[in-house]
Amino acid sequence: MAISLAHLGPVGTYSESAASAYGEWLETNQQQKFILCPQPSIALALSAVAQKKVNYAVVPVENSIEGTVNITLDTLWQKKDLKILRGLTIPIVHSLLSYNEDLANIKTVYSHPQALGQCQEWLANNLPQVQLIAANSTTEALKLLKEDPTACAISSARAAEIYHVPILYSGINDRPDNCTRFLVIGFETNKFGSHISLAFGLEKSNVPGVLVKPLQIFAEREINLCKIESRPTKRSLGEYIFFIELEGSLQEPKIQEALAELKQYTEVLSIFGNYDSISVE
Ligand SMILES: O=C(O)C(=O)C[C@]1(C(=O)O)C=C[C@@H](O)C=C1
Repeated sequence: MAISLAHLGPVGTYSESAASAYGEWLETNQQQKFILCPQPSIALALSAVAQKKVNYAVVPVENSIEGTVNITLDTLWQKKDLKILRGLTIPIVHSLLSYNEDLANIKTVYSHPQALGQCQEWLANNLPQVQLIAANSTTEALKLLKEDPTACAISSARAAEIYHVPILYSGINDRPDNCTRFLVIGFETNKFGSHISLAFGLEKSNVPGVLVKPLQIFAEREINLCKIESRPTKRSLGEYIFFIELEGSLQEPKIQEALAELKQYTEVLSIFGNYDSISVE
């Protein structure tokens, strides 16, 4: 049976490109067929996998310019059974698309908030007076153009071709090497891979030096931390959950020891997975 992959739609999103790249990887490496299941939001793509309506969701987690996609981290924390099976990084090249060729007539720019954030310097320099309006995805933004002749949208060259919208400018992202990392989310627990993602909450997070001990556990064992991020617990102001990504495998004794020790210092500890990553050119 084909593997079903939920992702943010509709057709032409960067998330669809990431899900297709993972599907092609499955075909090549595991001789599995795949089908794409576009969803109206990242939250609904994650719900689809949480409710077992699909096998996996492929969702963005971090962009090199704009940083973390909060809904992905928050959902991983809330739905404790969901696991990360693989990471996948794709280059992101944004274009400015419109049926109106004269920038002087443009009053509105539609796009996904992440894409607007990744082009904020370009927008400030070239369209300083326009109103920026959030759309559910970069391709949903293109649909809004039909109703508004004074609008443009930020999306990909691929989406421009699919929806037949002229490209006014290409490569408008604020850094040329812009890329977004996606996660493949499902229920399987991998026991090896190059990276481990986890998160923990502390009984009292708002006291001096409270993070020193948990971080020292990794430093003492020369375990490299690639990422640390805090998100609010949503219970009260100033209380945080700490997300960590580290290099290593759950098979390694020093990692097992570190995680056992970490447990003693945390109120809740979730291990989201041990996984390898794919990089798409
Ligand atoms: O709107 C899209 O096309 C998406 O796939 C979403 C998304 C994101 O949420 O980060 C994916 C990649 C890019 O960073 C910009 C937008």
